[in-house]
Amino acid sequence: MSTPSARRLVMDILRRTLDNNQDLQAAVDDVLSASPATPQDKGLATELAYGYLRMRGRIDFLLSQLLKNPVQTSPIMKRILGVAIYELLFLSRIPDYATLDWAVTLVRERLDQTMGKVANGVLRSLLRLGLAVRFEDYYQTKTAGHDQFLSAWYSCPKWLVRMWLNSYGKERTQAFLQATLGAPPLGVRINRGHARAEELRNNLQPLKLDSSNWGFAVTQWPEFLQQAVSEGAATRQSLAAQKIMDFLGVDHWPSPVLDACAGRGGKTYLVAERGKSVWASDVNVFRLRQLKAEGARLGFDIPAFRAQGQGPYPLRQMPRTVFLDVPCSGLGVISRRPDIKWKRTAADCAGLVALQGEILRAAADILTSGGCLAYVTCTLNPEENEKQIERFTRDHPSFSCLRQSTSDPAEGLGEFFYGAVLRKS
Ligand SMILES: C[S@@+](CC[C@H](N)C(=O)[O-])C[C@H]1O[C@@H](n2cnc3c(N)ncnc32)[C@H](O)[C@@H]1O
Repeated sequence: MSTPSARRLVMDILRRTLDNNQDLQAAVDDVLSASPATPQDKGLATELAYGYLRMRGRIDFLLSQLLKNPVQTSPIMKRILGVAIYELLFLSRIPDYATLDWAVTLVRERLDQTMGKVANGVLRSLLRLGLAVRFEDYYQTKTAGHDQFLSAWYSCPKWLVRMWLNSYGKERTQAFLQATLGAPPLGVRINRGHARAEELRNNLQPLKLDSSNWGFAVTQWPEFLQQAVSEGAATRQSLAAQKIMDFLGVDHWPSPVLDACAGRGGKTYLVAERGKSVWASDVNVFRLRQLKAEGARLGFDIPAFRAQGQGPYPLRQMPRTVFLDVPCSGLGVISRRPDIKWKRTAADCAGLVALQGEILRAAADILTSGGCLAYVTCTLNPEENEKQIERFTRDHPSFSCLRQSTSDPAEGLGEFFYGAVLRKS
């Protein structure tokens, strides 16, 4: 039997994202848009790519138990077996024999007959383990120590498990790890100035999991929401991201606001929708172009210019608020971007800490007395969060931190942001 289209697509997506370092969603978009596959196959390929990357740590642990020589097994063999194991354990609608069939065929095609037989043996051994491998107990008895157990069961690299345990303690770490395993709820922000805003808010009530004023987390994305987005009445944005902006008191920020890491403008237009005069800058011109297109959709025309966050800023008038949604390690949004946990390293985090420090210093220079500095990351790493702000206020005694917080796992939004707001005396 030939390998079904969805599995070829998923192998291509995984090659791009894991071997070529492309962002997962961009890899999915590129591969699917170039493929004539059916919508069902494209849906399955997306589900397999996200699902496999979420569970890859647990799957690799199982492979380490099932393969005779896991270290010397080729990466492509492990990847094919990994996706097949994901299907066997997590997708009940695909019969086991169909999974074994495509996986063995693909291993034979990419490697050889002998490896095809090995693949067949490994998958059959997994099936013989039965239900046990679906439960925590199996991993608890097969691993040495709590870190290793957490790493296997929650499918997370050991360095990250250790960093979180040292920084956040057992209970919070477990809550963060649990959140990485599922897809986060969809988020929507209503454009409160839009003529249909009130109607949209009423229509969203029955779908809501949680809400904050004009922000919603929803269980589904019906046609009327798609329509609202195309009419500029709504924007896709996680509720966790909107809540951190409320926590930072965005409604009270003095204008003009410079959003100095504006990217595609996700948060820039949240600020604009709150009635603030806002300017956008970013180092990436391509993102700024997308930001301008977003403005056209939402009915805003805000000044946008390229600038390095480390300065200098090409400004004639000074902002009264600088908003920094800084480049960060993204460890708070693993549920949405599961590729991150397999790509990030402790060394990347250290580089980002240094860059964020420089961006903060340049922001401090352009703020005058009474100015407001708002800092956000989507990561769970104290060096980029609390310790970054601690170092900054120590080096800049004219700034005091008014409040700081990290999203609470108990809210169930699956994504975690850190935010701090500071005032210059
Ligand atoms: C977390 S993203 C911002 C997301 C955006 N605020 C939003 O809500 O859609 C960080 C942004 O920082 C930008 N960036 C990275 N390095 C930078 C630098 N040295 N100076 C300014 N911006 C930088 C990236 O291009 C990216 O758009």
